[in-house]
Amino acid sequence: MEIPVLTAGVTGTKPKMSWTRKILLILGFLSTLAVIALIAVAVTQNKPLPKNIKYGIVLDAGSSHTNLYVYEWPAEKENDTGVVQQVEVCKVEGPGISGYSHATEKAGPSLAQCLRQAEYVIPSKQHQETPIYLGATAGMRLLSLENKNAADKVLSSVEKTLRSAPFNFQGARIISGQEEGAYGWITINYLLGNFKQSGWKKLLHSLKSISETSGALDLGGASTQITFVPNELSSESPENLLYFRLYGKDYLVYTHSFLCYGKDQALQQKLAEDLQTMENSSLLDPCFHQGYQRTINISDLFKTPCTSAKKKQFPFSQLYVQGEGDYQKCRRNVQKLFNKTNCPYSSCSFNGIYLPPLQGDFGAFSAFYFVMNFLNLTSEQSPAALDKVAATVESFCARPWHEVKTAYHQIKEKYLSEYCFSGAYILSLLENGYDFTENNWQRIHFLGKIGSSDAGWTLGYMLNLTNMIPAEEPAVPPLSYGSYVGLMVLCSLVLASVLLFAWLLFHKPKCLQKGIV
Ligand SMILES: Nc1ccn([C@@H]2O[C@H](COP(=O)(O)OP(=O)(O)OP(=O)(O)O)[C@@H](O)[C@H]2O)c(=O)n1
Ligand SMILES: [Ca+2]
Repeated sequence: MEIPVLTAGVTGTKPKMSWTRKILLILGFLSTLAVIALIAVAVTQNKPLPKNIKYGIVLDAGSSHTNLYVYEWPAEKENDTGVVQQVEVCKVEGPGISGYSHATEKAGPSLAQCLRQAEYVIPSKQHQETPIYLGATAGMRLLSLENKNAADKVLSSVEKTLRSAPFNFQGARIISGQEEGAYGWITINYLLGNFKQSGWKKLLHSLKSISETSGALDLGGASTQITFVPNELSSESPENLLYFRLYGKDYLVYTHSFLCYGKDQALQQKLAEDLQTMENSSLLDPCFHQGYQRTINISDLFKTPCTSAKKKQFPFSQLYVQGEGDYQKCRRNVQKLFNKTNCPYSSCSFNGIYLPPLQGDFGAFSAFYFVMNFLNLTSEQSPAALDKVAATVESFCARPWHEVKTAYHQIKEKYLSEYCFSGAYILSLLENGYDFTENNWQRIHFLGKIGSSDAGWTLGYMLNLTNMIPAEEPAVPPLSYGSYVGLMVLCSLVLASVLLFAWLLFHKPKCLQKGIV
């Protein structure tokens, strides 16, 4: 007698399910459980392990001050681009290390407080493995020109202090202007993610066969750098060209560092020039605000190698500067610092230095940023046109000093009193020196930070010295390990279920056949 499989439709009786279905349901349920279990195992197994963080320290010993930077990155990703970030910056109290030329033994101890701060930020068990570097820039370049012995003593003092810190001392040296320019360029392009493109960006760039990088403009106290990838290759001035292979791409980079054209040395140069035609010790200076006064020792003015050629006998030992607050006059005055008369190349910036035609966007940092930021001219949303920038500097210069001092009482007087000169100097350097015009002015982006990291040469310096930028693009598997395991599990399960289902469908085992049970 055949047992009815289903009694559906018979009112009053509950529909009965066949054994085949029940077993299939149970199997389905068990497979679902198995899938959930496997996924859970895959997820837990591949849960990211606690991050293994590495640290590095770089001290930027600039002409006006020293900054200590602490960087961190995940150990397992150190060759990826954009993973290193700044976690701490400590401003060293007092002058830059070149300011200790008369008390060289005090240069090192001046760094102690910032070193203690780094000890606090970096877990102590990692102190010993953390590399620490110090790079000195234009202030020390000038000191070693002026007094090599004093410069060596300053560096020894600094080295002694750094060696006594619990970190892994890697060197304290004066970096060249070329290095300063190149590392600044590496820093900003690394932080902007320009070296390695992913996804559609990579495709787009490979179609256009270009790899856009951003130029770098750095303005310090004693020197200034311009660095960018020019459009056409030229070997006119090989000392200005650098070759890099980064993440599998070649870059031919133009760079030049102008010693004595940082904003402090430029002011010294300007004053030394003004002095040449003065009959008495009083100078009416259009680059300072009306009502501003400053007394300068003439001997101090001519100490630096940037002005020493203009040194002569003056019938007075002090210079009394009185502000006039006239931007147009100041611009004409500052313009004299850029000698455009002779150029032995197809094109020059100034003082007979080769400059290829400007190309692409530029990131302008350090004093370019400090000054433009003070003048509220750094907005990326609505970048000001060149004429608006000039008008802003002009009206700032025209404000009397007592008014400026009251309005910005929180700003250091040394900085505040020089923003008028600095604004005029920056415009003159960019317009007269490098030939930026109203057409490409807006391609200059004034940047203080990119993400959490300061724009400057230090990050590029560390990336280079720790070999964190590979020449070739690291071969990265398309899937992460976790996704790979997950996908494998999922595919196996789908395959197993399909096979099981097919087997059940076509091979109906006897035990599942109707009526046998
Ligand atoms: N908020 C600030 C900070 C700094 N400055 C000035 O900006 C100039 C450059 O500062 P910086 O880039 O720190 O120069 P250094 O690195 O010290 O100099 P260099 O790179 O030439 O060695 C200095 O004149 C400093 O007085 C400023 O006007 N406003
Ligand atoms: Ca600097």
